[in-house]
Amino acid sequence: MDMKSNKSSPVLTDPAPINKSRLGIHSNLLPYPQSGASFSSGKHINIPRKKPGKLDDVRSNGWLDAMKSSSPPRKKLIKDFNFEVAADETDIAYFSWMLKYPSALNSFEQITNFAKTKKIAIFLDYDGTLSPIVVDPDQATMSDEMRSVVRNVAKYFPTAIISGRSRDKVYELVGLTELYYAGSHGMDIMGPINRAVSNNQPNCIKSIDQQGKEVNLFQPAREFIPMIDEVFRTLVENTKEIKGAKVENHKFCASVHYRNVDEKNWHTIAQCVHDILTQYPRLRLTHGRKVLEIRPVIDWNKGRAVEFLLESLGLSKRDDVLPIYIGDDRTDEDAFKVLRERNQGYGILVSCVPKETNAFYSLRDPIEVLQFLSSLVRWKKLGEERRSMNNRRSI
Ligand SMILES: O=P(O)(O)OC[C@H]1O[C@H](O[C@H]2O[C@H](CO)[C@@H](O)[C@H](O)[C@H]2O)[C@H](O)[C@@H](O)[C@@H]1O
Repeated sequence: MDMKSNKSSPVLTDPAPINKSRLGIHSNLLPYPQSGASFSSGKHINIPRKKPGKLDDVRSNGWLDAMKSSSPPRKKLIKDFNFEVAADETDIAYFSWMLKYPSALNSFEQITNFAKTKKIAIFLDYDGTLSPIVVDPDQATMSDEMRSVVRNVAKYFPTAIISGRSRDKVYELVGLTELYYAGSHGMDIMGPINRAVSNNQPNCIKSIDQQGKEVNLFQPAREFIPMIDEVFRTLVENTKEIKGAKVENHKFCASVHYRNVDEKNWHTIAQCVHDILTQYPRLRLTHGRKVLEIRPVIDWNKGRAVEFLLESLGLSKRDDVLPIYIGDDRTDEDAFKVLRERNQGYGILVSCVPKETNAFYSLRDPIEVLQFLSSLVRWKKLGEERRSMNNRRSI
């Protein structure tokens, strides 16, 4: 297998041999990884060409189970004075889970103590992190309060949004010029100009952003644009009779939403996606929150995007850098994993239910994300004020 990665194209050019997994099907078609807490290895292999599948395939391969388990509903918590009282066993499970993944708010002092002498870089997912999950993806707006906090975060720390949405769409939703944006799960990055990076990456070109500023544009799956477009159009056509189904074209990946589809029709959605994957062996499936996502089989994900941005920012070879990545989805696990493997920084999982994760800390929901980011800004501002007061005193 010719796997070109990192310094050249991350595209896997040669189909890998069939992986005889536990269920007798290729791992790319499995909704979950087959071991441990790691949801994605980051290295993805091609799938063999097969005849279009039967309905049984999506049932026996666990697709429907995975679809059912994605995006659990928010739990109700009883508020008693300022304490959240466990309402049932699920709450108890959540509180014991928090022993392993402590709240980033409760651990704030510990985080900032460690960060004192470090340069923090912030990476944020969009849906479910900066904006609450809503039924219509087009209505997933960000509150003005959140926008203002993210703007302030970017004043003090290099900040990037890494989203599954297209880069243009997430920029339109966030609307802040002071950030870096990576769309399509990191397959479309607009980052700072860094000649060492662009010289090393054939898919990295010089471009101009919305403000006319020179930037680096990195699109490792560029060659897949026509394929994704074709797949998008086929999926729109094949799902048009399924009430509530919604297909999005993110340029380098396509999403099929089933949140608003009657559960009895989920197998039809799964079958449509399954058929596409059998017709396009260079594409693979990932699961998001009530969404099936089809993306190129390339060695690239949100974790690689974090590494790329750190390098572009000139922060990758420094050991005084503290990257913080906040995200809620399975695709964010790739980024949490990278931070764990680098033994650098913290992944923070946004979840109100216990989940196996590679993150270090947790936050319940976007409200807590806002509180955490605000605290970070306050802490940094205070530190700078103290420093400048001390400097004035010593003159
Ligand atoms: O990486 P992200 O920024 O978290 O994007 C992941 C997906 O987010 C969107 O879908 C999710 O949020 C919607 C709005 O709350 C919700 O309706 C949907 O059920 C969720 O899956 C977006 O529409 C997807 O294309 C992104 O891949």
